[in-house]
Amino acid sequence: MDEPGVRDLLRSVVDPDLDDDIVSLGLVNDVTVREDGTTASVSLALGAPYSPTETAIAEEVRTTLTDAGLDPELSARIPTAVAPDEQVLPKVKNVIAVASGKGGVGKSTMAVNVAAGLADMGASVGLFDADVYGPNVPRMVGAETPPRTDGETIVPPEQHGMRVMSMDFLTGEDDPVIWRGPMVHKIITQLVEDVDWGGLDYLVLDLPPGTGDTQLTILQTLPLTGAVIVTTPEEVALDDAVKGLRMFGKHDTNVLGVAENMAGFRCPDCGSVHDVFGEGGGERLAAEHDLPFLGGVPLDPAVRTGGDGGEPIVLGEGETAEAFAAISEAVANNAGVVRRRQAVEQA
Ligand SMILES: Nc1ncnc2c1ncn2[C@@H]1O[C@H](COP(=O)(O)OP(=O)(O)OP(=O)(O)O)[C@@H](O)[C@H]1O
Repeated sequence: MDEPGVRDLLRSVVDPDLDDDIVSLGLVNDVTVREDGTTASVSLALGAPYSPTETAIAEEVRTTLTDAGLDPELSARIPTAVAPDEQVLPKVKNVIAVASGKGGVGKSTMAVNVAAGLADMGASVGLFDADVYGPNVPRMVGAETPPRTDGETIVPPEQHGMRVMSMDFLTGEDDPVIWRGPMVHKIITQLVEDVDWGGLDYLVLDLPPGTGDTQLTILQTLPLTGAVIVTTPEEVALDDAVKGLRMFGKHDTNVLGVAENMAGFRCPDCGSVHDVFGEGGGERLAAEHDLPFLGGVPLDPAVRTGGDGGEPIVLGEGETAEAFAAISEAVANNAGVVRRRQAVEQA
């Protein structure tokens, strides 16, 4: 079979989110068939490694080629017009910011568990605690070893399969620091650029709550795939979440979706979930703004003990762990939609 033949075959593979076949969409970058006609190398424009949707697309491509008697060799790459030496973080495929309008809604908890969930799916993951005003990620993942410096770069410690970097490593826990805008800008850019992240599928950022300087710096400096907005179900938190959404809108940042935390209380005695803050607020917010709803996690004492003990609950068993795992999958899937749309626009 020749290359046009392979392309024709691949017209049977449909992208479930972009609603067309991968060839018409321009998601097949390259096809090479070896001279003896047995091996087909196909480069696909897929950008969210280990996401269930993209894994399924790749699997369908593989089966289609195998059924036609070909030996498939697949690779994935989102074409970009920017040269690698002009890119910020060229070895990082996706930067995902976790944001909230209001403090204390569980944004860090969500960032940590989504990152750990992605790592658990098999992805290489970095977790950057950009919450300069209250860095608590190291405790939540049990990262006690400070980073090493290796000449010019900072080598982040690895914990639960994630490379972790935090302001907390630089300031110390009992060392209150008052950060002003320009300092925040400097430290964030330095931390991101001077850290040796290696190749990453996902770099998850825990932003400080609200819509201040740090958030703006990050939106302006880093190539974000998109943001995850965390909210609790009650009205006050939702109003603040809307402010966060506006900020991302103004900066043309994709919002990967809304995740609801403390959606009900999981009673440790009876095991069932009771409604505390009202029901379905996050889902309504997502619907009103035409955004994906990523899922909800109940208020569960095990989440806090996991956080305090440095063991993200997503890595454990049970329904709350599964809820976080489902959100991680939805985040990866929606990052994939953003990346494939970018590829379609380039094609
Ligand atoms: N679903 C949950 N069930 C039980 N406890 C939770 C849950 N989510 C978060 N917590 C706990 O609530 C506290 C605040 O969570 P977290 O630090 O993640 O919030 P935050 O929004 O990042 O806060 P900040 O505004 O300080 O950055 C932590 O002690 C955490 O363990």
